[in-house]
Amino acid sequence: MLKKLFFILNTHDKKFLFALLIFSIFIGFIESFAISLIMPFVSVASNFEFLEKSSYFQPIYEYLNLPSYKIIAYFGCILIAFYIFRAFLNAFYFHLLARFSKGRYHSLACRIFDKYLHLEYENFTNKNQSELLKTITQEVFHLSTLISAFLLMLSESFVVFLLYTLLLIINYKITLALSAFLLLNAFILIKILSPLVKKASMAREEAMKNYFEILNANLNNLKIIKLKTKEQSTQKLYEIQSGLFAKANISNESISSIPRIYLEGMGFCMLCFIVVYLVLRYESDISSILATITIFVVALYRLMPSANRIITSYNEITYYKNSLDIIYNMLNEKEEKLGNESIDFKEKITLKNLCFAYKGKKNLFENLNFELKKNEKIAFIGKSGSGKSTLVDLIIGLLKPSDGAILIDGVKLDESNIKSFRSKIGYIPQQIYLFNDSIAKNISFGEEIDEALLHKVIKQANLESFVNSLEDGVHTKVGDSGSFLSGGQRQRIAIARALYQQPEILVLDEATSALDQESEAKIMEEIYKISKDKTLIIIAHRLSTIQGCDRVFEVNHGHLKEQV
Ligand SMILES: Nc1ncnc2c1ncn2[C@@H]1O[C@H](COP(=O)(O)OP(=O)(O)OP(=O)(O)O)[C@@H](O)[C@H]1O
Repeated sequence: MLKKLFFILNTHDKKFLFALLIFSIFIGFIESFAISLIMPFVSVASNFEFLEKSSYFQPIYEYLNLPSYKIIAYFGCILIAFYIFRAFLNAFYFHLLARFSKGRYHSLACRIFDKYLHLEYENFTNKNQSELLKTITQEVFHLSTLISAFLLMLSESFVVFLLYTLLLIINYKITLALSAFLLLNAFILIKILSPLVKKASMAREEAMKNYFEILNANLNNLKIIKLKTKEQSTQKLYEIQSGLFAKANISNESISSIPRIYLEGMGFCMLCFIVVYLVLRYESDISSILATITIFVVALYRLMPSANRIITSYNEITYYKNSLDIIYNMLNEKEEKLGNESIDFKEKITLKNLCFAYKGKKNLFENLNFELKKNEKIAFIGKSGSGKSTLVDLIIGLLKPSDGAILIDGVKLDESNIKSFRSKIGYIPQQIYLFNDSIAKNISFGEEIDEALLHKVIKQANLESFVNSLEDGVHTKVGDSGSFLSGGQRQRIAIARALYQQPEILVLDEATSALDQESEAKIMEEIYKISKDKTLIIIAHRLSTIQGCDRVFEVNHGHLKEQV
C-alpha cells in the first residue's frame, strides 16, 4: 500500500507528509507531557508536604520561598496556559492534516483528468464512461479520506506509544495488564470487523458502479423512456440500485461505530479494575495513591479515543483501499507522448500495408493500401460494423496502426508529428455535444474568440440569418447539450466549430444522418461549397449525401472496393 501511495504522491506531497510525520511525533511528546504534568499537580495539591519534602519539588520550593498554596496556584496557572497552547497546537495539526488530505483531492483529480485527456484514443474508447466519472469524483475523494486516515493512524500511534512509555515508568504492572487487555480487544475488533468492512467495501464498490451506470444510462435515454412510458420500471431499477448503495453505506457506518462503543465500555471497566486493584494492593483508602489513579484516568481518557481513532482509521483504510488500487492503476495507464514536429500535407495521404486490430480482437484491416490526394473528396460506405469509423480514425491519426504505416507526402505519421497532423483536421461527428454556453463559445471551443473568423465560419455554415434573428446574437446560450436548438441548427454549429480551426481536411462521420433529407441536402451542398479547397472525407449511409464526392469506397471485411 505504501509503495502505491508513494507513487501517487508527488515530491512536494512527500515533503509535506514528512513534515507532518515529524509534527505528529512532536504532538505525541506534547500529549504525553500534558498528561504527565497531572500527576505532580494532583500530588502536591492533595498533599502540601509533598512540596516541601519531595526531592523534585524541594529545590523549587526553597528557591521561590512562597507559601505552598501560592506555588500550587502558580503551578495551576502554568498548566492552564500549557493546556491552552496544547489545544491550539492540536487544532493547527488537524488543520494541516485536513489541508494535506483534502488538498490531495484537488491535485489528484486534476492529474486523473489530465491522464484521461492524454490516454491513447483506443484505450479511452474501451473505458466505461460511468466508471471514468466515478473515478474522478468518488474514488479520488475516497483516496483523500484514506490518506487522512493513514496520517491519523500514524499520529495516534505515536501518542499511544509515548503515553504507554510514560505509564510503564509510573507503574509497569498495571500498564502491562492494560496493554495486554487493550491489544486483545483491538485484535478481537480487527478480526471480527475487518472482514465485515471488506465485504461492505466490495458491496459498496459494486453498488456505486451500478448506481452510476443506471443514472448515466437513463438520463441519456430520457426521451426513449418517456416514449416507451417506462418511467415506472426505470424508477424501480433506480430504486433497487440506490437501495443497494445505501445498504452498503449503512452497514459500513454501523460497523464503524462499534469500536467506539465497545472501547468506551471497556475503558470504564478498566478504570474500575485499576481502582479496585490499587485499593486491594495498598489495603487503604485511595488518597495516598490518588495521583497514580488520576494519571491512569487521564491517560485512559486520552488513550481510548486514540485507540478508537486507530481502529476507525484502519477500517477506513481497508474500506477505501480499492480506491487506491483504482487510482494507482489509472495513473499507470499508458499515455500518448506527442512531439511538436510539424508535418506538411501538400500532395497525398498514403496507407501502406496497414493492419489494425482492436485489443484482443482479430485484424479488422490487413495489408490495406490506399491513397488519398490533397483536396480530393472521398466517401466510405458499407454495412454497420464494417469498419468505416475505424478506418477514418486511423487516417486522422486517432488510432495507431498495429502494422504498416500512414504516410503524409511520404513522411511516416508517428508520435513526433501526429499533433501537427491532427491540427489540420476539422471533424464533424454524428453525435454533437454542445456546452451550456453561448453560440460563440461553442464554435470557438474554448479558444480565444476571433470575431472576424467567427463571422466567417457562421456565414459558411449558413447560420447567419439564424444568429441575426436572436436577440443576443452569437452570445445566445444554447442550453444543456444544445437543447434550445433544432437538430439542423446544432449540426450547423458543429460545422462552424470544425471550420473555426481552418482545417485542411474536413471529416464528416455520418454527420447529417439525424437530419431530414431536405435539410441534409442543403447542408451537404454547403459542405461541398466550403470544402472546395479542402480534402473531404465522408462516412455515410445515404447515397444522396455523397453525390459530390470524387470517389466512393465500400468498406467490406477489411477491404476497400471502389464504386463506379
Ligand atoms: N473501441 C473498440 N474496441 C473494440 N472493438 C471495437 C471498438 N470500436 C469498434 N469496434 C469494433 O470494430 C468493428 C468496426 O467498428 P466501426 O465503428 O469502425 O464500424 P462502422 O462501419 O463505422 O459502423 P457504423 O456504421 O455502425 O458506425 C465493429 O465490429 C466494432 O464492434
